[in-house]
Amino acid sequence: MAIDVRVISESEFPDWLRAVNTGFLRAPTVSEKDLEDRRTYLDPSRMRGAFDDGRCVATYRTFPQELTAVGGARLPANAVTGVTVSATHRRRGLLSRMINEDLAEAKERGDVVSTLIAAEYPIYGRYGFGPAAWITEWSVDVPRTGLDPRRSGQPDDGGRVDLVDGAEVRKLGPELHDRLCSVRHGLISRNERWWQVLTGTATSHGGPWVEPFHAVYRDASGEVQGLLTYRADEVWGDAKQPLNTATVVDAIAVTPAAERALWRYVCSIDWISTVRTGYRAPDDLLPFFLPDPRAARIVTQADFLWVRILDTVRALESRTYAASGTLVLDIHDRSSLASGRYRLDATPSGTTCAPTTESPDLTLDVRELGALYLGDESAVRLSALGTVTEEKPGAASRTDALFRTSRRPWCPDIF
Ligand SMILES: CC(=O)SCCNC(=O)CCNC(=O)[C@H](O)C(C)(C)COP(=O)(O)OP(=O)(O)OC[C@H]1O[C@@H](n2cnc3c(N)ncnc32)[C@H](O)[C@@H]1OP(=O)(O)O
Repeated sequence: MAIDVRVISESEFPDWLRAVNTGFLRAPTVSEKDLEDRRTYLDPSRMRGAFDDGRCVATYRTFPQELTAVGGARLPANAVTGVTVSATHRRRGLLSRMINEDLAEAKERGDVVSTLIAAEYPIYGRYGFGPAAWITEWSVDVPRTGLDPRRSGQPDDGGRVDLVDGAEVRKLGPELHDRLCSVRHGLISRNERWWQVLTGTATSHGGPWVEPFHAVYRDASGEVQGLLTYRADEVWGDAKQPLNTATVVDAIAVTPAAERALWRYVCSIDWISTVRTGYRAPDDLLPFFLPDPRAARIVTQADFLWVRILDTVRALESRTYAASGTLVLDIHDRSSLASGRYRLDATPSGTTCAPTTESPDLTLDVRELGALYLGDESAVRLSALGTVTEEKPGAASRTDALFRTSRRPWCPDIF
């Protein structure tokens, strides 16, 4: 019997959720409480499933998101998550059927890009996604930082650090994150539920809830400029030394002073000998807030946010560029959603992008356009790797002069 791929109905939701658990190797059962909770925020009209003889064997879900482009514009994005194919049905084209239908529908709806966090690197390039923002996690060896253990946990710049509760975080967090999105690109929107999960008023489905600590930094005028949430374990060494680790769950700040104060605060808590930073941008300032930056050791460095351009003109016109210039890009896309030859005219007062018949400067797949889009990847590097083609000498350097950004994009949020 042919396998049916379709948007699920409300009554198929329990079976769909069982299939998600199966695909992610979690216990293949679904409790009434789990169902009831997930029904409050999941939208079946954005869930696809593959059904074999009535049983769900593959899952795929999307939700509306905003991606912060270079320069601060918020782009409507089709965020992809919950992708699974049961091991009994893998490599029979089920993911391809679900994703191809969905990306066409997202473009039709007016989404400019599609986004995801890839479980494994080789899965999504074939569908036009490119790795657009990378993350780095550091482990800080606190005794080696050079920070004087006699100093207080307070900054010396007139500002102050205070501990606040979850209710306060739900009040001040969204506005702070919104301000961060206007100064940093690559960030994705956080909805109300995101803040509820951070503060324990909504279930995260990731194990038993442990209340974290929330530290805010207020500048000398009393304005909140940063927020850092962490949990700590309790480990004592044989000689009765405290060897606890503080694990940072979230840290956002809109000024370098706030970043400096919060990182120095978390590295000055008595009993804490290690700080795990959580996912930061690879060019995060953190190591250089410490007298000895080598106390911060990289423990994770990986691709994180993958971007798939759906609407080339809107995507390229929505971001800002580092210089003025003109570029003709010949974009290949086997799904034909973003393909064509486009002329980009970037100026400080605005950018236009339009179809053209002029000869191209650069030929590339939409996957590489996704990787270049947030300014992180280099066209010169991709040309050396043979994944973009310079049709005119110097075209890759000219692309980099326009596209690359002085700070790297950052997306700390898993979805
Ligand atoms: C955004 C997220 O949710 S990320 C989470 C993704 N899910 C997982 O990793 C859970 C475990 N894995 C799975 O459920 C499945 O293996 C999936 C979803 C990754 C792939 O589903 P499938 O239905 O097997 O993929 P499908 O048959 O459509 O494969 C299409 C192509 O991708 C290739 N492919 C699929 N998965 C992988 C992989 N993990 N590694 C390398 N290649 C892969 C296939 O070989 C095939 O190649 P071809 O076109 O050259 O023949």
